[in-house]
Amino acid sequence: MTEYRLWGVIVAAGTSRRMGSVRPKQYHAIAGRPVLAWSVDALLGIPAIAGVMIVRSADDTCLEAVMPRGDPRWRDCIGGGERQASVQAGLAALRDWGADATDRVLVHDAARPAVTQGDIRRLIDHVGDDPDGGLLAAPVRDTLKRADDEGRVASTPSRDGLWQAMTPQLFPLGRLESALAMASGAVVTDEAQAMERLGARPRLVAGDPGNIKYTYPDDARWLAWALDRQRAGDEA
Ligand SMILES: Nc1ccn([C@@H]2O[C@H](COP(=O)(O)OP(=O)(O)OP(=O)(O)O)[C@@H](O)[C@H]2O)c(=O)n1
Ligand SMILES: C[C@](O)(CO)[C@H](O)COP(=O)(O)O
Repeated sequence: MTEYRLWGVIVAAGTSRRMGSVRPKQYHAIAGRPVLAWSVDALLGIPAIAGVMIVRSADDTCLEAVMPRGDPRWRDCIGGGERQASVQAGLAALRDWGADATDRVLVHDAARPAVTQGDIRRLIDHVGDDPDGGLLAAPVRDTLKRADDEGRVASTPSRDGLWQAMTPQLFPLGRLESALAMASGAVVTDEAQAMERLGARPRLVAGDPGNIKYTYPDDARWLAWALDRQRAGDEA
């Protein structure tokens, strides 16, 4: 097994447009704690992680109150207008902190508070050494329908081989920097997509389908249940 250092980037600089809330969703309380606090705990709970960079918006005044006091394993930086720019800002700040191109980085959405430690460890075990990296994902379970302009079924695409991408996503830091730099100008919605454009074939690691993203208000109900369950020590 190759030796490498492992870092985390948590992107938390979004504007919560789809949530429609004034307060950014990463600071909404779910199961008694801010969404960001759950996500931070998930990464800092992995002892192998050297440090976690929290990417926040320039007008964020809430971060300090949420983060663990006196913990030397986190820092923060300012993000960009698109998620991929925020990831790039996080990687640049990790470099300033001492990270190397050969180090590995786990990129995680602040908005995915219910990721389990077991899934993060499984991702590290499966792709930590892989130059193409990989991501947590869940195979599509349901029958899929493509809609036409009138909201009627146009077709039933095959679900075979289709997965839903989640985070964390784990890549060699230098390759991810290059991939995101080459993708600038194009819209890539996750790190794996940027890596694919470089010709990489990131590995899909099956994760708990409960690792949903807090995107719409009604996601909170499921997340509260999942996080209460984790707190009770009943992690999948
Ligand atoms: N410019 C951006 C956009 C998104 N994110 C982060 O990327 C994660 C996933 O993005 P998403 O759920 O789309 O969050 P928002 O951009 O806040 O939501 P919306 O797209 O509805 O505005 C979130 O943790 C969000 O804070 C970010 O750091 N910087
Ligand atoms: C990175 C991501 O969470 C993977 O599912 C996702 O792509 C973020 O952006 P989206 O616009 O909500 O798909």
